[in-house]
Amino acid sequence: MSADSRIEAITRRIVERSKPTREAYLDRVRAQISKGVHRSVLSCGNLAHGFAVCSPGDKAALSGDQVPNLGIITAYNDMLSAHQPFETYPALIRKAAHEAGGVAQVAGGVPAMCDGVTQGQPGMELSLFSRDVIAMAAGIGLSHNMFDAAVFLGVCDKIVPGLVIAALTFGHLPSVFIPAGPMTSGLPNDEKSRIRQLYAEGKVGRAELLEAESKSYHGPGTCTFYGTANSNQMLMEIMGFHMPGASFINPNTPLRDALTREAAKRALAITALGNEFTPAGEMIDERSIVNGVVGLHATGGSTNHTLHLVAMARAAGIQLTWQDISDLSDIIPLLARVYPNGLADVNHFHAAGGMGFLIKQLLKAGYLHDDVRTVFGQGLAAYTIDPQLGEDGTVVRQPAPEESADPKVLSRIEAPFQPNGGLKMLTGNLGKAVIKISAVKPERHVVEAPAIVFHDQQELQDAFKAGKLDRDFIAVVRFQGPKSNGMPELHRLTPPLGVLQDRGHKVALVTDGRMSGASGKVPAAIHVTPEAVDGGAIAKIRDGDMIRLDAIAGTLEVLVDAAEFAARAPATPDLSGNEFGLGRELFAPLRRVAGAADMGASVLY
Ligand SMILES: O=C(O)[C@H](O)[C@@H](O)[C@H](O)[C@H](O)COP(=O)(O)O
Ligand code: SF4
Repeated sequence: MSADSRIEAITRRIVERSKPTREAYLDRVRAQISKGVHRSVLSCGNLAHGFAVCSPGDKAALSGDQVPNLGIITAYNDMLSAHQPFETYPALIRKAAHEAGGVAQVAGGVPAMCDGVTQGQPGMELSLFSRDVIAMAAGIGLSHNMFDAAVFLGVCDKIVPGLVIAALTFGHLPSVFIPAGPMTSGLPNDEKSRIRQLYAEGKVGRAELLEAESKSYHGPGTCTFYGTANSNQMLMEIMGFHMPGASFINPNTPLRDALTREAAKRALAITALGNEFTPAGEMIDERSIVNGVVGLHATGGSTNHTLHLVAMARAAGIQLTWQDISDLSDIIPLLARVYPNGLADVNHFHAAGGMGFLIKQLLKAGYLHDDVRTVFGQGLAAYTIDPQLGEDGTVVRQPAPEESADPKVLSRIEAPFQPNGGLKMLTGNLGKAVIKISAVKPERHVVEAPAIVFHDQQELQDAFKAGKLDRDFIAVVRFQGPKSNGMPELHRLTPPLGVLQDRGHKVALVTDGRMSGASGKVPAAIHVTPEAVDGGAIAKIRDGDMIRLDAIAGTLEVLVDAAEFAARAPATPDLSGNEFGLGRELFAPLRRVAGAADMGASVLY
């Protein structure tokens, strides 16, 4: 079934725009493919080093060019609950590879930051750049050039986008992403947020807050809200980098391990040595990217993907814009209510029918390109399934249900929660911005109020504690862009702004920084571009200026006489506090070369 004509039109315009860069990219991929199996270009010395620690059997296998070798890139560490399960994956993958007649080696590790640990801390100023550092680190592993395919072990915010950039940079290789799955459900996310607001008001102490947080984040697996990490899982499935049904199976379960074994074997089956060669650079095309954006809107996914999807697409020579993302938002209905877009968590989403049901509904409406390549084969219809553990310990795929098991969490295409998607672009005399409307009540989609300007999120929190914010206002938190301080998430502003909003005040946030994918209820125009330090108009706003944020019309305006505003000198705050401490001094070169938010805020392109 062909896609809806509007989806086709947007895809075609991306293809046209990308032609020069996409064709140059594909030429490079095909030139690399034409060199044949990669170990054959290595010297004996190279090879001897590369398999020095292997068993005699593996050495024999790798000294030729008939046995496929799988490169594992792992983001394991104990800091991310979502990545801790990866500790045991290399052994599982090596065993599966041997069972399939292949070999597997850990090609390299990549760093992974937990945005939950660094949220509101100086470390968050390294977070966005860590995406591109992860891409480079994965490139170091794969540059050993010993491999016929790669598997990537990563889940969270910047890690999957960084790994996708690497996979597409090594687009001559087939690549399969292997997730570890969500944490089992703990304290509901809305209850956690309620206690946070009570703490922000001084109504509960640290002990009660820590107890609530620890009951919410209680074990291995991805945090269960629908933030950037779980948006990543949705994207890897709908773009065809995951095996069907892999995204939301809990860690340390037999089905999880079966999916991991299966992914390793599938990666070995789609190398150039077999007859289903599926290089990532050819598998991912403009249709795959559009399918990713469609999935993001249909599920109310993370605003961070207005940065990451642009950067990931760019790695394959594909030029995705905020206008594309915004135009798709006008077409794609919201079909999932998962926190912060609702009360459910990703375990409930999966139990209601999960990715298989979602993809089935979107294909039925023509909102997805079915004619795409995936690691599983040809066509996205193969992903309209429900994964089960077979009696022999392998994965069995049943057809996805026709009806949602919980229509309050996952709805049919005929009865969406909202007629359009989660993410809108705003334009106006402050430049461009992005807003996530799927988690904001309709009556708050338009906010007009006087500005109060802050140069640091702590200033706003201090003003709140001092009782200075009990009124209608739009918080302008600026000098938070990539070149200023690495574009941190300002998610710690959600509790105080949420308290003020619950007290009946009209509040909103305007910032050249980011919010968490878990942020939601307060209207926030984020990623304002150009950023303050780059000549952005946001640097000229003064306390008391009237600002109008209109997510319906798609506008963000400061309501000041144009000539008067143009004549203003931009603010020039002292940013030296962001230059040192907790590694920030190491990232000064990246701040200097960081690209604009609407180009993915990358240091690579
Ligand atoms: O984009 C995201 O999804 C966030 O970065 C998320 O990964 C981060 O961990 C949040 O900070 C979690 O929410 P809390 O900070 O509210 O626990
Ligand atoms: S979802 Fe966020 S908080 Fe949870 S493990 Fe991943 S990065 Fe850390």
